[in-house]
Amino acid sequence: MMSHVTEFDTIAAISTPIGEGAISIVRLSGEQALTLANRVTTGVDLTQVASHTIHYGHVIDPQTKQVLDEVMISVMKAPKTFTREDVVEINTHGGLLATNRVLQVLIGQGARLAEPGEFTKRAFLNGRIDLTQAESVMDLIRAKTDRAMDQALQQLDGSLNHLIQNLRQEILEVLAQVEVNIDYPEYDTEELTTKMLSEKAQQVQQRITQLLKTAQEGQILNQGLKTAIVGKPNVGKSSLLNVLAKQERAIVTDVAGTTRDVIEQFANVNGIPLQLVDTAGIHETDDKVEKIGVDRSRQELQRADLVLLVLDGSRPLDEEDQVLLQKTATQKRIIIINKQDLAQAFKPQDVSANADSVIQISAVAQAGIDQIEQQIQQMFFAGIQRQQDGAVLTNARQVGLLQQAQQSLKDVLTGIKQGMPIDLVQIDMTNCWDQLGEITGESAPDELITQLFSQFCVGK
Ligand SMILES: Nc1nc2c(c(=O)[nH]1)N(C=O)[C@@H](CNc1ccc(C(=O)N[C@@H](CCC(=O)O)C(=O)O)cc1)CN2
Ligand SMILES: Nc1nc2c(ncn2[C@@H]2O[C@H](COP(=O)(O)OP(=O)(O)OP(=O)(O)O)[C@@H](O)[C@H]2O)c(=O)[nH]1
Ligand SMILES: [Mg+2]
Repeated sequence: MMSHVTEFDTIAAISTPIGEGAISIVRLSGEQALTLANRVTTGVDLTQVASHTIHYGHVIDPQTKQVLDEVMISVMKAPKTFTREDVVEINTHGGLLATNRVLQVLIGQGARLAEPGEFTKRAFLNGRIDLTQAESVMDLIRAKTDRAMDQALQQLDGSLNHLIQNLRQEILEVLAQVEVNIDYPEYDTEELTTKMLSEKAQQVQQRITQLLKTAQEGQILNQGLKTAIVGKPNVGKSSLLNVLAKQERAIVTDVAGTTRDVIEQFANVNGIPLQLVDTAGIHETDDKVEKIGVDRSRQELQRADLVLLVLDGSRPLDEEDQVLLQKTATQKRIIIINKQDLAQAFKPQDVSANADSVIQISAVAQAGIDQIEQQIQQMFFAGIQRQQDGAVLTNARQVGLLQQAQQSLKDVLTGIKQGMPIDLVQIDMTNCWDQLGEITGESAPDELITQLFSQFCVGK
């Protein structure tokens, strides 16, 4: 891998948000980073300064000699840098124009505009981080709760990487031993070999099973829980959204059919990120606009990880409530009886035999809200044992590959049971090793790598 480094262009990008700010950073990485920066700056000779030092100077247009900005320049020499290449960071005055000018003269001198995520991609290709750590860099940026942030930091620290590396190492050792036994069948080693293989397969299987248990919680923290608030018109869906989000996001009125479009709002519930979706009241209507809203509500209902079905406790249950109760029966849901501050027209038992899934609240009095929060916590985060080393699966890619690895181990064990020749069993074990390697990126196809980094921010 390291031999590729010299072939890389020197890349440049603005690494801070585009817009007005106090200071912006233009980042350069590659073999030419220092000489390129030297050509467009006055002050010290950057190739001569010590690594990890910062210097005052001006950026000038080499052609017109015009001063473009007054800057601070950080010099970080390979290999102890973010990309493991020479890195120069030019701290400009935060205006969009000043920053763009600096980027433009660097491009003019032969730097190439970095692709999204290309700095991090280089950190990966040059072996500083693995694919799970690269993924966590993006997760860090997007984290919306402290818990999500902590989880990403742990993965950035290599928790998942190390666990997978260990499993791969153990598999590799067994495969090597199998080879030896096949090449030197001095004794009756066949039995010994199968015993060794099956023991290792079972061990790894157990550890993968443990790891897979972290997937639900890990993915919810990472990606948020898509939570649809549904119910017939005027039951208090928008009021509930506002209470959960702790802000007046959706319009609330006593007119049935107030919410017509889908309203999305983030809420932090005990550190669990919820992507709340408030919808138009679902019912039969002839109103053209409302009808579209109701159709959208039905779609959101389908897509939700969690459904909050809201009922109005002050009015008798009707046909529309019953239809929704049935429609959502197979989904993960919490039934919410709202308007407890008014006289009640029915009891929780009338709605569901399972009293646990029914919560009584008053959105206006803000009563019972913590019960909803606790219920969500229980439904999605109960009884999950964190791995000792904090390794957690955080996305569908990781989960999918681990499931494949688990299947390969199953094949190993069935193969042994059915008396399959050792070299065939070996193939299944090797498959498992490869699938684990795809998680960390050691055996990942190029297209996957390209696709993964393309989702990153420019300048990261
Ligand atoms: N100005 C600036 N701030 C930044 C970054 C950056 O690139 N530039 N980072 C970018 O995301 C983050 C910091 N992440 C970094 C991770 C590793 C290394 C690095 O140089 N690692 C080397 C040497 C470590 C050491 O000196 O001990 C290594 O691991 O070999 C640098 C930054 C957040 N803040
Ligand atoms: N008494 C009482 N009124 C409530 C409560 N929650 C909401 N309301 C009232 O019920 C009416 C409808 O509330 P919304 O939150 O707009 O209801 P919705 O379900 O979003 O309605 P649509 O968007 O029309 O489907 C408003 O007048 C609210 O003030 C509650 O807990 N108690
Ligand atoms: Mg509404």
